[in-house]
Amino acid sequence: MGNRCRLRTAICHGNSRRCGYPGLRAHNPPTFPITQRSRRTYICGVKQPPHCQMTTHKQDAGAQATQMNMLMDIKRGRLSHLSITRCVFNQLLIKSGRALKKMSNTAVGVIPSHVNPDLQEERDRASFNVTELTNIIDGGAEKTLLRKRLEKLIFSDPDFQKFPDIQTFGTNSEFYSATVLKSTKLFKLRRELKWTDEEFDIALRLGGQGHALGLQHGMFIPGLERLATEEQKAKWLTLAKQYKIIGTYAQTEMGHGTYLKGLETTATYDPKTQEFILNTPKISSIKWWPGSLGKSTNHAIVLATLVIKGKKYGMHPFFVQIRSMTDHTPMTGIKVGEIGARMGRMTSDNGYLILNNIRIPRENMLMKNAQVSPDGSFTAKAPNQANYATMVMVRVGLSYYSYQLLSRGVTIGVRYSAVRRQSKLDPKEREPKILEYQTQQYKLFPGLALAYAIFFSSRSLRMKYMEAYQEIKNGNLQKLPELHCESAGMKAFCTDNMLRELEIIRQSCGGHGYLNASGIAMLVTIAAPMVTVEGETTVMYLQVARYLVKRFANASTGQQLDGCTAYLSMDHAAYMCPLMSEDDCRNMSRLCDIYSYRVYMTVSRVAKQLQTDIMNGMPQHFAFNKNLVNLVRAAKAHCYYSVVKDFSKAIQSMQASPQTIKALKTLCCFFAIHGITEESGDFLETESIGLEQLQWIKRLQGTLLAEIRSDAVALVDAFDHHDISLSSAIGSYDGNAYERLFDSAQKDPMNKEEVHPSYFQYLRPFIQEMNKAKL
Ligand SMILES: CCCCCCCCCCCCCCCCCCCCCC(=O)SCCNC(=O)CCNC(=O)[C@H](O)C(C)(C)COP(=O)(O)OP(=O)(O)OC[C@H]1O[C@@H](n2cnc3c(N)ncnc32)[C@H](O)[C@@H]1OP(=O)(O)O
Ligand SMILES: Cc1cc2nc3c(=O)[nH]c(=O)nc-3n(C[C@H](O)[C@H](O)[C@H](O)COP(=O)(O)OP(=O)(O)OC[C@H]3O[C@@H](n4cnc5c(N)ncnc54)[C@H](O)[C@@H]3O)c2cc1C
Repeated sequence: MGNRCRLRTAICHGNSRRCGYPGLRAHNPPTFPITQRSRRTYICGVKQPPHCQMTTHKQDAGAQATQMNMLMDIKRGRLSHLSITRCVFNQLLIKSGRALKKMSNTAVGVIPSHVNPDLQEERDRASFNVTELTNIIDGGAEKTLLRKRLEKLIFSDPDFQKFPDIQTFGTNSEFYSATVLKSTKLFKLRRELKWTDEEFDIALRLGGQGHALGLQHGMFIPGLERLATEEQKAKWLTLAKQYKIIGTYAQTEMGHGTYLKGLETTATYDPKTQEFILNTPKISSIKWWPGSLGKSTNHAIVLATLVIKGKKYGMHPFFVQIRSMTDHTPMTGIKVGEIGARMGRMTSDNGYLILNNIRIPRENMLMKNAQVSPDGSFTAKAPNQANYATMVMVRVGLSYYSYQLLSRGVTIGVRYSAVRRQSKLDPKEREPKILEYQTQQYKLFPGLALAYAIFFSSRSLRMKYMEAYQEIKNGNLQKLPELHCESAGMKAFCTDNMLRELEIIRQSCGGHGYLNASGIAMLVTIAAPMVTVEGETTVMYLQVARYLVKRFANASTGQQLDGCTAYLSMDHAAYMCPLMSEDDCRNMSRLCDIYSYRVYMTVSRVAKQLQTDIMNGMPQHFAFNKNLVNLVRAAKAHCYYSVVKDFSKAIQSMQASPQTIKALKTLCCFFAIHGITEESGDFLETESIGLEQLQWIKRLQGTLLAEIRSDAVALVDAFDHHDISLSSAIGSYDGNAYERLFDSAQKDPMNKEEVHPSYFQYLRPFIQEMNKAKL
């Protein structure tokens, strides 16, 4: 018998004669068949194999004492993950029912009712009033109360309580069902309780990850509001708002998502019958991706190229019934279904749609921006880009959604880092919280600062959007180009950086960050498509760059610019880096000047290069393509500057206690200087700063990490995410990460049966075969 086998015999079987361990078969044949289902002992609700049921009385008492000590350590939050694993292992030695009962009730699988002292310690040291900051984020103390009232109402529903487990362990189909249930429940509550739009928005956000019918409020209703005539709204918008019809926004095709002029779905007008005939004539024209289309919706706004008498009139929206209102089967001529499993959980049933000579009445073209008369004459009432209005709205929404996802992620990362202890800093001291390591702070705090930056900046964008939308609704399109630039830029900046930071935070959680139960892994997969949907990041940055180059050209002719590009018409000739000492690096106004100069230089250089290339005879499209990377660089610089400016302005105008302002100022300064260190090459190359200033900035970065560290838990607590919204075993408010991890593992369906069917099907025959084999 090899050493390993001997050890196993000693550990698992003590002086037992009945060894069922197959590895010992040659020397100690089992005295019961391998399939025998003998009496089982339960530890923490987990069935234990029969061979672990034998220990001597002596072992029993010793193990009991050890476990009681461990138990006290767990309670005090002193046990490492490894020790708990050992503790679980120790339990396997115990046979005594009494000892087992004690263990199962106290040590493992039971989540303590108190907050982990390591987390409490962090809360006790906060320099500011967390509730005050929560109120600021919610928009006032009364709004916090409103949110909490809705949380209480929604999360007391057992179906919502089950949601995190389904999210962690369910199949895609189960998860989809759960999200349909969640959406329909919220829709019903909205009607029954006559929620205002604001209340409903809060309710939707609480359930954050996954709304099967999200597109109803995300794009279908907004699409009808923006693209339909008053008459059409009276007919369909009311039905949609009452949930009598469920819809989606079907624009993207297999072959084209970005290039809308390339859409191949056609809506051909037939003046004889006064109908449009909709077709997806080629494989590349199949509608592909629309959310809620796969299984949920019965109607869709279908975007198609309008064709009248053989002439194409660009992309226009059409109202199409796709499934029967009685049995939900596809309408004649329609083929519709799910596009297949995706990365992570299926938060929505994304679908495909094939239209084969579908006839719809002329009145089903959504005609707010363009009309087709019965005889087939076409009248445009607004530029074709007016049909992009729904996308602009969603881009604004996704900027804010980035805050929601990132603030959840960083809550998990920071809380976990405050309860996780690993390695040694001072060899004489206890293992420190991993939050003490400067490198850990460097992984977490850029995400923390970004979450706040995105919050304030997306709030400012939303206000600008509301203002501009009112004007656009009244036919004044003057603000549209700037709104397009800002919404495209913010959508790209927020989703792109949010995803990057979430992945860094996930890695900062070590191995547990890879578990679905951590909540952070799931957030990364939910965040991943956000950089693609509603305008892919690069494509959106290029729209910003296009606007910047145009505005730069205007400024070059002496035009005084306003709005988000005002800095392009300022006189930068006498620029000198405004940082004269290390202390200046905390001055937000000076940091903003540095950012503004960096963008100005980046935009002017690429604009001048474009001009040179074109003047040298290069075709315009070629010159653009040759400079795309620098155009994106200019757009990113513009967006970073805008966000730094918005964050700083929001703090300046904030009514709050000096302590809260101080904590936010530190974070804002960190956000600004982190951006400089990350892109120091650009800042140096444009001479926005010099080498000495960069050294000051880097030194300050270290100082700020330490300053933020002491308030880190308070800063994430201020987001005030409910544990059910977080769905995280390691980031819950009480910080009982290990107990929750273990508890979560017990719920895994794989643990429902002691022996998995695959054992009988494959493993047992294999082992038996191996045991019979000669060699
Ligand atoms: C839902 C959440 C909301 C919250 C709800 C409730 C909240 C509760 C929270 C609960 C959880 C929710 C989570 C969300 C889940 C995710 C859902 C994801 C759904 C995703 C749905 C989709 O994914 S849906 C498809 C999106 N699909 C695109 O996004 C196509 C991109 N592609 C283009 O957008 C154009 O194709 C592109 C490139 C611009 C070129 O446009 P183009 O073809 O016209 O060509 P050009 O570039 O030549 O532009 C010509 C001129 O138009 C100007 N211009 C261009 N766009 C303009 C515009 N929008 N407005 C004004 N002007 C515009 C431009 O600036 C030029 O102006 P100029 O000539 O003066 O320079
Ligand atoms: C989860 C999810 C949900 C979605 N929901 C919907 C929905 O409800 N309704 C709907 O209609 N659509 C939906 N979509 C589709 C989505 O809007 C598109 O996928 C998105 O607009 C990107 O388009 P694309 O897939 O064609 O990417 P592509 O344009 O093919 O992008 C591929 C690459 O090409 C590059 N590229 C493309 N064009 C240019 C250019 N001009 N210059 C430089 N680089 C370029 C991009 O930068 C990218 O790197 C959804 C997609 C996802 C993933």
